[in-house]
Amino acid sequence: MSMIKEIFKKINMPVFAFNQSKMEKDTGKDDGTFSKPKTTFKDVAGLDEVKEELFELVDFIKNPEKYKKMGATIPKGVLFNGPPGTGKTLLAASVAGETNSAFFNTTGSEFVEKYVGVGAKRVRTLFEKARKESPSIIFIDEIDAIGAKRHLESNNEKDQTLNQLLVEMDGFNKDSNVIIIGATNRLDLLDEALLRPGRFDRHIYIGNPNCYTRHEILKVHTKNKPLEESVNLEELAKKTHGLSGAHLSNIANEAAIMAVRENKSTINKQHFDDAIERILAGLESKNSKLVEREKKIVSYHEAGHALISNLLGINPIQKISIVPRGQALGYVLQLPDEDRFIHTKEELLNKIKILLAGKASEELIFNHTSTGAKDDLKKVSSITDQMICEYGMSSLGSSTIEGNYKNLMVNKIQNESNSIIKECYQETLNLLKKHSEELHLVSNHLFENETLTHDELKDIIKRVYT
Ligand SMILES: Nc1ncnc2c1ncn2[C@@H]1O[C@H](COP(=O)(O)OP(=O)(O)OP(=O)(O)O)[C@@H](O)[C@H]1O
Ligand SMILES: [Zn+2]
Repeated sequence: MSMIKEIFKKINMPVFAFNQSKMEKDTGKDDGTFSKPKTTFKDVAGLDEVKEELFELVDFIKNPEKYKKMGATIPKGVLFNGPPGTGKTLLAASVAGETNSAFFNTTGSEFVEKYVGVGAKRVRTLFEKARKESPSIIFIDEIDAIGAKRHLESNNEKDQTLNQLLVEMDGFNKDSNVIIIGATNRLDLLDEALLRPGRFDRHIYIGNPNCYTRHEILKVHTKNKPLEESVNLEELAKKTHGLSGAHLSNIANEAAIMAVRENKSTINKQHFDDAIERILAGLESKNSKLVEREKKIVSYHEAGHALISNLLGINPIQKISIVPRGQALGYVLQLPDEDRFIHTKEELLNKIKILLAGKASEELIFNHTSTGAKDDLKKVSSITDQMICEYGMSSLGSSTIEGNYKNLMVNKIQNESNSIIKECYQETLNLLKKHSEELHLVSNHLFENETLTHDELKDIIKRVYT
């Protein structure tokens, strides 16, 4: 190595900054490394139905001729879907172990690169290598990193990488005997193209283990550990509700470390109990403070919607909830009082106030607003747009504004919209201030019980006035 290169290396600078292939090596792990795992299905505890499904895949890989003779197509892609730490990697490795295949263990993010074409090239290299070593299993953990829906944001590099993956999956030589296993806990994010027949058309859900499976997992992870008789794995399984296989494996390891620390020759019940406590405490301290605060904010947000809706007397509330559902952290269920298509200006303004009340309530109590009001604000904009451009309910006059004319007027429309929203927001804020006692009560009820019905809301409000 030349002196210059040596110096550059020491100060950690890329020497050939303009040479792409060199950069590639510097930024990613060596593509195309593989292993021949010794792991088999015996190492995976529980998950019997999953293993049964995978047995077929194993048979495909071991006896491709048998299936080809029957004209059956060999599956190319299997998708594992489920929360982290539930054994997805372990299962993929054991499929490789069962079939003595080359195991290419990768993560979606390894293919995500700044430079256009680099990710795609990596995919191509990986598949080339896998074909050469076949039978092979390519495992791509967190496949959503490359496989997310393409229309969300146009990203040239990402699109090219995903396209390359699709091309490789389609172009599999029928004789190549390469299976690709993807894993994700966000199936909803994946581009439909990936899920089409002939690609990842088999989906296997792998959830957190139940009590029986937790027992089995604990057995696997204590197999080579000297346990005292006081240790009852079945009891430990009962105590670890909600934990994943990865957590249980950690607990077994942690217990062993504690025994070593105490110079004991065996692991006892106390070691396990302490280990469980440690893992559980770690989970709680990581989440509970944040969750608590978030829950408080959502409570005030939803209480604001509910209270203003009640005060303005339109659309009676059916139920409010702060139990997250889908993307929404909380929601208010409203019954439309009648099916009507005609709204007066006043009604539309009231609707806007109800929508703004979530944000206003947050501002009133916490002096700032969260991102939770995004959807509300979108709806508000669409109402003001209709009021101004379709119903002529603004100072811009009573003619409809559309097409080219609308483009020309865009600034004026924006100003008008802003002033409607500003006025509504101020009124909502004032109303909430005036009724802050109810706001606190409704919010507290939500925080404690997580839901609130129409009758309960009425009761709370009545209490304030009697
Ligand atoms: N069913 C199981 N049987 C035995 N061990 C398990 C099981 N599930 C999880 N484990 C243990 O948890 C560890 C982590 O599991 P693994 O890496 O396979 O999870 P994963 O689902 O791939 O998680 P991630 O999505 O976070 O990568 C494994 O190495 C293993 O020790
Ligand atoms: Zn809201």
